[in-house]
Amino acid sequence: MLLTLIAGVLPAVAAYLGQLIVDGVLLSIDTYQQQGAVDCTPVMQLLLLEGIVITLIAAAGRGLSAQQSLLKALMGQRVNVMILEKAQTLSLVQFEDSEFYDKLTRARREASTRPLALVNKTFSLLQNAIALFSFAILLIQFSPWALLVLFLAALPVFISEAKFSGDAFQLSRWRSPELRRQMYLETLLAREDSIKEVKLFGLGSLLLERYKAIFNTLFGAEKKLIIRRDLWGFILGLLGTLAFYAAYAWIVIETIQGAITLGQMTMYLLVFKQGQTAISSNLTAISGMYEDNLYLSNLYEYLEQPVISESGQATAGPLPQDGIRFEQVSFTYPCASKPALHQINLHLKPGESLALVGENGSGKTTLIKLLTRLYQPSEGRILLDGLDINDWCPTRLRERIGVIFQDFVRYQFLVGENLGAGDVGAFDDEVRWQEAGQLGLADPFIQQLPAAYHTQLGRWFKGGQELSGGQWQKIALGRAFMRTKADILVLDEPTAAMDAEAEAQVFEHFRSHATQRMVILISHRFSTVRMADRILLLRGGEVLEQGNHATLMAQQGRYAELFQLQARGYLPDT
Ligand SMILES: Nc1ncnc2c1ncn2[C@@H]1O[C@H](COP(=O)(O)OP(=O)(O)OP(=O)(O)O)[C@@H](O)[C@H]1O
Repeated sequence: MLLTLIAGVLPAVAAYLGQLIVDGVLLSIDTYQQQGAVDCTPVMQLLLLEGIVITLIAAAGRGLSAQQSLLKALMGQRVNVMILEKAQTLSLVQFEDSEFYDKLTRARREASTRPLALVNKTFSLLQNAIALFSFAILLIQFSPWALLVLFLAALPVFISEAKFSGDAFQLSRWRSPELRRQMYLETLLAREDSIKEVKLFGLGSLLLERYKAIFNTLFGAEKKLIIRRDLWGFILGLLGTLAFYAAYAWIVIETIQGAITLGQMTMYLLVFKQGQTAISSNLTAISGMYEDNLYLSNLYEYLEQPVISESGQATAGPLPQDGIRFEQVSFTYPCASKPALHQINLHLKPGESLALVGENGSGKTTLIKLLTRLYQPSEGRILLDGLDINDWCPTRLRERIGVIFQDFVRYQFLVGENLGAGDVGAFDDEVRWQEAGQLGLADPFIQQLPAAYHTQLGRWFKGGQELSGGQWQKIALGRAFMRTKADILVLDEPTAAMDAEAEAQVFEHFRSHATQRMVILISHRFSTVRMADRILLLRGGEVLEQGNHATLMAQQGRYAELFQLQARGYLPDT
């Protein structure tokens, strides 16, 4: 604020000193011609003073720009943290909604620069306003009309700028989904996890063509706007130049007629010119602020996104030995036409293991998403220890459940931290890492890695070690074993890349380490499935058959058919 004040007032002071210098010089010329000698000290003093003022202006300018750089870092960080914190409170449903995701991307893209731009413009507006006020004090002595001309000439540019800012914002809104598509193509074309397939399938040029086509569509609209904006800016800006030369002529005539001194002429011209610059940058700042505000409205829209509050306070249920119950549970994904699950009934007691089987898309993963409260059932209810899971305190509920999804995360962290992620309380606990590694069958290969549990994984960071698919899965299983407090363990096909023997061994580990735990396993491997106490065969979101291996085989239904089919082709497992 202080620097803004200095930078605002001093230009007028410099212009006034300029007038005193020119008039002083003229006076000295006269004196010199009449007396043959003159004392230059007063003019030199004025020069020195002007030098000091100019130095102060430069110092204030530097100070302001340093402040802006610091603010940029701080504000960018603050706003990004706000966005990321908000993201933590949102539900999975919101993340899967493409319109919402657009909002998030736009907020993130602009948020670190726009709020700062707004602050900067506010300060520059203030600085220019102060400068203008001080110029006005000087200029009004010449003529109030000159002041009016100064303002009126700048107005058309302002109006056109404001209009085009609105258009630019609309354009950027319209471009948002296309830009996201472009970003996605960029990822496919330049990321290690996709480049393999892109190369081998020769997809590169096809994707690149799509990328270029999107650019061309977007560029066409942008080009039109840029040309219109600058053309109008130029035409209306001419009014300003015209006004300046009209004022110039007027001031020159007044000087010739002796109404003002040469020094005053210099000052008025300077003040008029600088005043014009100050007005036009103020008006551009105002229209820019309007544009920033439009962008910020997007950020606020995101931040004000309603949070679907996770209610529930209970930390224990009335029937601790009742386990999990699904009662007539149905679920339809938002925008889906038919239910992914239909009237599911299920009861799993502590100590029991359940295997979910069924063809692709039969609803196995969806059932787990409902159990973990990532989605709410459309009908029916899910009980844990006799209490609806919606009445459970969300933190307590999640503490009790350990899930490894088929698309588990491959954290580009240390090996140990990849295990530790399963229990935030023991994220850095090396002893626990090793226990979990052993139970997940990962320990033998971890010991072979360059820094064992301290090896960096993934290729994103220097020295990172990449693992095979099966090795990553063993790490993920180890992560599940970290959840010692969880009494419901869910494995959604995390063993698919492991050999059949390892899968059976892991399942055994889970059963033996979890005598009072409930284990839910999703697998397409019947050699493991048969070991479960209970098997649920899903088809098209409905329970087709239910029972243990022996009863289901005796039924000679679909399960028996599938089992025999696999046994024939996969003899070693049967
Ligand atoms: N996020 C989602 N939004 C909309 N529909 C979905 C979503 N996830 C899954 N579905 C649909 O719900 C149905 C059940 O999917 P689910 O992932 O539960 O199947 P699954 O039995 O786990 O299959 P797989 O054996 O292939 O893993 C499928 O028809 C699928 O297309």
